[in-house]
Amino acid sequence: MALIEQLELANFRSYAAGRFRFSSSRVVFTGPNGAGKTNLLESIYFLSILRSFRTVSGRELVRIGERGFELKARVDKGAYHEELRLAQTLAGKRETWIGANRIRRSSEFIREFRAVVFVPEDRNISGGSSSFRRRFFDMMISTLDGGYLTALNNYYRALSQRNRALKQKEQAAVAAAFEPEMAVNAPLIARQRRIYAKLIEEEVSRMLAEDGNLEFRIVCRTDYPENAAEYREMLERNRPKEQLRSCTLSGPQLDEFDFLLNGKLLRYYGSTGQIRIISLLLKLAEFNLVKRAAKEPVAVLVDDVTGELDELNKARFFRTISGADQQFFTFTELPELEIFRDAEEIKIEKNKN
Ligand SMILES: Nc1ncnc2c1ncn2[C@@H]1O[C@H](COP(=O)(O)OP(=O)(O)OP(=O)(O)O)[C@@H](O)[C@H]1O
Repeated sequence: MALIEQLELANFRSYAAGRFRFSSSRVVFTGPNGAGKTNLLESIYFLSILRSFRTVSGRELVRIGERGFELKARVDKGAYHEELRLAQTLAGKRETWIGANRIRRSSEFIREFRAVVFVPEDRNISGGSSSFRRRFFDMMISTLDGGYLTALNNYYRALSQRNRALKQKEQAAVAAAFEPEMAVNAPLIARQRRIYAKLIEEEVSRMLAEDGNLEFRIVCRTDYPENAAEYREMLERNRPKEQLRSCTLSGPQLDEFDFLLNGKLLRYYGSTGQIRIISLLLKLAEFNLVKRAAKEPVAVLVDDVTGELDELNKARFFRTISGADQQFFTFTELPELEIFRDAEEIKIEKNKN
């Protein structure tokens, strides 16, 4: 049975117009490189959480030369069907509907289904810069906690406005005006990141225990006080120095998550294979947490990631994600694997959309 039964796109990425019907819980998009397979996963992800897994701004999602995009999906909710619809302009203005009802709060719209995405860039979570680790936690926590998403959006909006004001000498008072918003949200963000880091650490450790005797730990490093009053004092104290440097020098935007394997920092001492496997386990841990905690159905979106895995991890990957309510895969060709025997293949042709 399909969770998402129909998907429609207008002026989204490479699609001027596209309509897809799904009748299976396991769907595979096949087609040549650049055909538009990942764009489809991205549209499903966007419908689930109103964010992309590839871009921050959202402008790139609009088909080049167009002024906005529209997405529509029909979701099977068991006893009834729901139609989700959203329209977003190049400037980022967005409208959302569930059925005929206009939904004004993002948190209300994103309650319909959850999505966990697996992409080749996931290996950067263990091996890349700290921004990949923050993004990993932010995407996961936002999927489970609408309050976190709101805190994150409010914090980053205030931070970017404060940074703009810090660049101009005479605008110290303007910079100061954004500090209360940052001081309220930064401690909330830090607290949730710490809680979820612990949950992920436990989940990865449990999976690693199947492989032998590897100890995995996550250490969260922040450089600021975790209560609003002290945070505000810190911003006030740092403001003259930060005016000279034209940006805010501490806060959640600089948090680091150290991943330790047998006590050694993975990104410095891990082998390529260890970095790849821990990244995979982190994502599987995310899936397990979302599956356990979310009240809504969960979709898994897999962008051609299994090629790099050995047989043991490939089996673990497919076993774990088979717990999802619907799975979408992209491959250039349908793999000759048992699990794809009953899958629904949808061929995407280049230049046809
Ligand atoms: N905003 C946009 N407007 C028009 N075309 C776009 C836009 N963004 C991306 N594209 C086009 O979409 C195509 C990429 O689509 P996508 O990433 O879905 O490919 P894919 O089928 O997953 O390919 P691969 O197998 O190489 O990963 C490219 O041809 C790119 O030029």
